[in-house]
Amino acid sequence: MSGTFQIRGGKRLQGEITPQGAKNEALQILCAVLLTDEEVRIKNIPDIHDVNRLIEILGDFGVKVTKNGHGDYTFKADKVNFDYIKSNEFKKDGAKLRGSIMLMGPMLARYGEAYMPTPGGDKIGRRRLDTHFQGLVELGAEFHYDEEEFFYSLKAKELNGKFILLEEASVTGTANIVMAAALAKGKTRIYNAACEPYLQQLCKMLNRMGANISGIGSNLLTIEGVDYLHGTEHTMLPDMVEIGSWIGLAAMTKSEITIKNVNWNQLGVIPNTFRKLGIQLEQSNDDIFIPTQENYRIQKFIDGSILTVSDAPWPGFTPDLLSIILVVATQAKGSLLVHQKMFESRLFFVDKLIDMGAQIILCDPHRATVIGLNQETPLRGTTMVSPDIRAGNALLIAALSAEGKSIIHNIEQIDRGYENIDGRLKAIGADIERI
Ligand SMILES: CC(=O)N[C@H]1[C@@H](OP(=O)(O)OP(=O)(O)OC[C@H]2O[C@@H](n3ccc(=O)[nH]c3=O)[C@H](O)[C@@H]2O)O[C@H](CO)[C@@H](O)[C@@H]1O
Ligand SMILES: C=C(OP(=O)(O)O)C(=O)O
Repeated sequence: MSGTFQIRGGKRLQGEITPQGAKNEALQILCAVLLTDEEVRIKNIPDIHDVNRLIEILGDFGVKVTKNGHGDYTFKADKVNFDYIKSNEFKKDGAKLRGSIMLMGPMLARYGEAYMPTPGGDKIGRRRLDTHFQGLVELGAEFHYDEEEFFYSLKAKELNGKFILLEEASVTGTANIVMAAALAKGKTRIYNAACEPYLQQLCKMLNRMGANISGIGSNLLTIEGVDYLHGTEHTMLPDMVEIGSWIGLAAMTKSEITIKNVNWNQLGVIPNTFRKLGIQLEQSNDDIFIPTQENYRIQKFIDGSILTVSDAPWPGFTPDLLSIILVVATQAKGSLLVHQKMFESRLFFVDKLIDMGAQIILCDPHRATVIGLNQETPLRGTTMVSPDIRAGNALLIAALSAEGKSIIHNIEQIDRGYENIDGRLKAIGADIERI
């Protein structure tokens, strides 16, 4: 466990907050730098643990990494070092985050071999990788898994495009297969592909590098393989999970907050899902303005039944914001069923909210019913441990709304995904210290 926040809650916040560059986009885009020996310049990279670890891995792999300024780097993968990739050091480094798995597709396509320890990331239930490997094997790779070392390897003399029907629309799986197919021979079609904005960004970047990908934004991607990819420049979108989190923060703390430069057109159903919880929010140019609200009332379905918010592959609601929805519902008027379909261990953090006075029934590992307190009884500050990146931020928001002092341990989980979160929250009036 590492790092602790002390929070004195119950204060109203006010001001502007700018979302960081998207974590999950950054992880895809950084892996793509391996696809060319030319320079790739990437801007708006968030300064967070997971991303910094991936940049270190690229450096250790021999990629030349130049920092041009805050969040602005140039990468050049003209020479690489496979000794590192086969070393015990990489077995430890690669296992520290989830996103490292997306190095495999580019490594395989460019060098004919790829290695990876079982990746890390959130402990939120089983997180299988079958989709990744099935896709890469269909393109012609030989797959081996060393069960003692938990080490994956792929080899291919050449990759050949074909029609691939994915078992599930895996985000990182689709990214891996697209990157490999970009340099494969012939045409690949990926059906049931993930199509979220970060994957669209990856495909657009690959096209700027000389790839030939069509169907971007749909669940059928067509990739005509090319022999060579060039350098390019790319700028990360704002992080949609942060944007949703700050909407929730404003509602819970009855604060007036403006979220700057949100790229509204890429937010899908996120704004309307918060509106269904009764939260007012207005689009103003490309900002979101959330006025002070003393209460917010959860809508019901047309037939009068209790509202359900559940996750689904894009354009459905992202699972990474369900913990925020859940925490916001604890102070709404009305009841909500939260149904986390994708992950099986992501709702257990409700115990901590119950300790704080929230009215929640965990129906089973996937579903929780929240009976809102209508801002009549505040949550109570308490001591807690951040279990995962998104639950950690949800607990932080609960603590900022709660009466009294809260302590959150294991904030390394929060720092994995949120840049200088304490500094940015202090700037809008939060009482939060790193102790
Ligand atoms: C580094 C990164 O980008 N991580 C994100 C990525 O993880 P990641 O790419 O690992 O997640 P996947 O999209 O592969 O799948 C997530 C979970 O959903 C299940 N599943 C997926 C697709 C589907 O159609 N049906 C289904 O049940 C999978 O079995 C798995 O348990 O996407 C997840 C789903 O948006 C996000 O929570 C993670 O933050
Ligand atoms: C689950 C997440 O991250 P990771 O896939 O990196 O564990 C997340 O970003 O919410």
